[in-house]
Amino acid sequence: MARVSAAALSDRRLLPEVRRVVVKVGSSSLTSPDGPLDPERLRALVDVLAARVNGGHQVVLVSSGAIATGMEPLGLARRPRDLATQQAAASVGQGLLVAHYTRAFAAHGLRVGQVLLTADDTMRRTQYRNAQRALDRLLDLGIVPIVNENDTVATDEIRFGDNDRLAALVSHLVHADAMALLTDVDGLYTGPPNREGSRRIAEVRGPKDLDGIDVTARGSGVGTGGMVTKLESVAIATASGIPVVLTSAAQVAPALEGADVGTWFAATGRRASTRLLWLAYAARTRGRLVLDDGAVRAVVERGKSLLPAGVTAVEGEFEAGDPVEIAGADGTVVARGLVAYSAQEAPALLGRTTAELRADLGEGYDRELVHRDDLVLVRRRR
Ligand SMILES: Nc1ncnc2c1ncn2[C@@H]1O[C@H](COP(=O)(O)OP(=O)(O)O)[C@@H](O)[C@H]1O
Ligand SMILES: N[C@@H](CCC(=O)OP(=O)(O)O)C(=O)O
Repeated sequence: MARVSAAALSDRRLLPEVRRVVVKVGSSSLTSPDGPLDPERLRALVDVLAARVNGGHQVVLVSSGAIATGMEPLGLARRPRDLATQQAAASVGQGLLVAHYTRAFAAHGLRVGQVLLTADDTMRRTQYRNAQRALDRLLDLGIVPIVNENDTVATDEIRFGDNDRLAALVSHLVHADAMALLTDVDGLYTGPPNREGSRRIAEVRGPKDLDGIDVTARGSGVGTGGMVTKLESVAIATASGIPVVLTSAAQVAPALEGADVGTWFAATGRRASTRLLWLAYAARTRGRLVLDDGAVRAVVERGKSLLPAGVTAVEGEFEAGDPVEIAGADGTVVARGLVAYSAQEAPALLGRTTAELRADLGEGYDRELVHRDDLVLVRRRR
């Protein structure tokens, strides 16, 4: 079978050739309109994915639906809103969901492995190699990993809540050639899909193509993020060199065959370091550095390290090495970085030049507040 590397995947028609694809399916694509899991829809999806795996390809399935599946056994008519009940529903539903997948893939002679992850597991240096090793081994063994967020241990502060961004991080983790986001609409529309005049966008080559697109309409009752988190997921994946196809679960077969269905998002960047990805998308910041206008320009436009001279205020409690937000005078966050000094040390350095610091405090205090290598720019939201 011909193989195409991710770098060559500039054209969706090559999708049938690539080796490793991450497929994310949302709750709304697995449930009937009033909530409970619809085993027929799950089976239809598995039929397509199993055919791809049996054809010699690798598929990592990121599946939502644990909470939706747990609703019926718990007698819940609506998706719970509080974290504890969501965790209880996920705990009950996840086992049932994986049991359905196990049966459906077994009908094609395939085995599945459950993988529950938190955002930190996909990026924190100490944890991600472990997850990477396990996923690689499962794939080498011909097993289909079924990934979900570890809802019962992820606290409100650190959990994603939606699986869209988790899928992008998993795609990065496993070096996927492409990602497919499956939902209940057949692609990205120019506005709410049911509004008259909204039309499907067939291809997005870069962020500029998203100008004027309205994604504010709420999604289904069982899903979480709507289109907003899907576009965030797309931004993470494409910026790391992974193209994305977004479509409905019903169209997964033509989408993976590279047909003109859904929306194709071309890769815009190259694989980034996992550490910087963690800093940009998952790390919890411990404080904030406020910059004058000159420093904002130096960091954002000229790619410089952040020196104490351009910082006007320090907020929060952090140790040296912690993630912090980097904001302009008007409060707009422009970057995130790993700060080189603690919240105790930093205020004494502010507004002072490197030469002054060296003269007054000695060698060691003349270094950057945030080194360029420890800094990621935050994309402006449209
Ligand atoms: N511009 C848009 N194009 C397509 N869908 C949109 C747009 N804006 C909002 N949406 C909504 O996003 C929803 C999909 O998100 P969601 O319900 O969270 O699905 P999932 O459970 O698959 O994650 C669609 O049902 C759709 O109504
Ligand atoms: N981990 C959760 C995912 C939450 C959710 O609904 O996500 P999604 O349907 O992808 O917007 C679950 O399995 O229920």
